[in-house]
Amino acid sequence: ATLHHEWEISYQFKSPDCVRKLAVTINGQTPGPTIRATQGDTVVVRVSNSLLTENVAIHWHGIRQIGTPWADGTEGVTQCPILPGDVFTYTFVVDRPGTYMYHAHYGMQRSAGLNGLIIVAAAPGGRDAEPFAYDGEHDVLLNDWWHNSTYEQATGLASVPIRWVGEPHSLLINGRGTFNCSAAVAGTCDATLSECAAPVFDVVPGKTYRFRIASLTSLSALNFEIEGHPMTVVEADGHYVKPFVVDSLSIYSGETYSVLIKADHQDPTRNYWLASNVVSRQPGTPTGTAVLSYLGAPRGPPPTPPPAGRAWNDTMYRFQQSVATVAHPAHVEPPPPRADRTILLLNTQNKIDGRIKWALNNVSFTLPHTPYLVAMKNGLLGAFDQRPPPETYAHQTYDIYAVQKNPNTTTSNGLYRLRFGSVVDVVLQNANMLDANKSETHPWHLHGHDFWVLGYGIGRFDPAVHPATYNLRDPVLKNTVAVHPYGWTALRFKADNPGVWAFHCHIEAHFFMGMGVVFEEGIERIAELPPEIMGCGKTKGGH
Ligand SMILES: O=C1O[C@H]([C@@H](O)CO)C(O)=C1O
Repeated sequence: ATLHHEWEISYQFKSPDCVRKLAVTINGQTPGPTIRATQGDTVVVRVSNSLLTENVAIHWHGIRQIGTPWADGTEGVTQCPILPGDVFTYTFVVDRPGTYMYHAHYGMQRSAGLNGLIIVAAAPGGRDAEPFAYDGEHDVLLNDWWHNSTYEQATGLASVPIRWVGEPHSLLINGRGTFNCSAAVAGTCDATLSECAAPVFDVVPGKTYRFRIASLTSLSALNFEIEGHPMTVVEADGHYVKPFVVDSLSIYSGETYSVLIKADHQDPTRNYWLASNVVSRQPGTPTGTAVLSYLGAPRGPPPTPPPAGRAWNDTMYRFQQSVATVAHPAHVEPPPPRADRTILLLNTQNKIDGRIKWALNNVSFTLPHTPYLVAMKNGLLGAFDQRPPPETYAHQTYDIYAVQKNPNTTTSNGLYRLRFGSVVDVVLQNANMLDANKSETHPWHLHGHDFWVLGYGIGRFDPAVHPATYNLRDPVLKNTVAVHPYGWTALRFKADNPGVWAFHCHIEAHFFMGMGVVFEEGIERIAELPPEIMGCGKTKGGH
């Protein structure tokens, strides 16, 4: 089937956590409407930009855009931005079942509220039928939220000295959160608004529920828990996983999971909390809450305080979940046995001209405003740096535990050209930041592909040793993966989707500060580009 959506993007006053703020909305909503489709459907979204003075672009996160590389919605990579007053139609096929998301992909606009879920059901009777059963489903979109604007955030990040975005003011569950009104500017906060009332998820005692849990946080790694209800993880980023049980789920920005819970608590006469807590950074934000409401129990908040989550610095708990996430035995798609090319990417925080940046192999990424897709297809040389970025770094000697000033850091908008059909390994190596004893978690997201997650480690990656430990038997396919503090993560993908694809840290501030790269493959196989993606930079003529 072909599913048509009409979306108008506009600013509206919203109070997701009871504090009034301008938000970028879809048809007046944030989060936007959930797109529900069946595997094989074509989704058509006609986007009208009514933002008056701000461009927009929308990325369909986890949708590979096979044959439609111009619909990936990544400003500067696959399209020119949609201008105020303009209309742009995204058309793409949802070829796999699972839990996906969409969000703005222009500057730091995602943080302003333009986000939502895409839920794709398996084709009935197909080979991708779900290897698990449940009685009902609930969808949970997790976010973090600030009261200052994305412009303040972006300007602060580019200032000398940096004004870091800081910890979020609140954590949202399906667009609702809690802020203590006594700490808000007078007249901006109203705790009685239904708009910020905790979401309620109804369950019938004895039944099994699938919770789809997706995170589009700007910054925060989260620990998600349903009080007193162990969760069986069954899906990650649209792929079925070998079921495993957790008391609380670690989820990074850009990831989705499905978990099964049984509404079989020994006390079904009360309600329970859904709780989202910041981990991996020292928290400064109250718990995000929602209510699991047992049929027959009195409505209203549970009698217990909301769970506080795991210790924020319990890295091993999170690491173990990463390692436990492997393909479902009946849905293993084995990776190619070896790579044609291996790119080692050292993740560092660096200073350039006094500004704090993030860099890969000492190159901090800058986004060109002539989309690569058009520039490369149409031979617009000069639209970006033609020199390829480095394939590796001094991996034998680089001390990942030390503060390294890396004085030779440069900025570049060069990209990696991949041989069409080749198998590419990327090893992401984390390191110490510019502050002593500090290394953060980075969720890396690849556009246009899923990758096999071959291995994780804590410490320095050794190309002579660690590849022998890769899981080539049943690695999970994902589109977003964590690199843990001082750790490394190895992934493999096939460069078989003609287009130009961003690969970046999904922390909004970090991509803005240069934490990304771009891959091109098979550009020559793309027949013709739709003219609607053009009209900016060197694509508008007159150059
Ligand atoms: O990129 C970042 O900058 C800050 C800090 O290092 C400088 O204020 C932080 O925690 C980041 O993740």
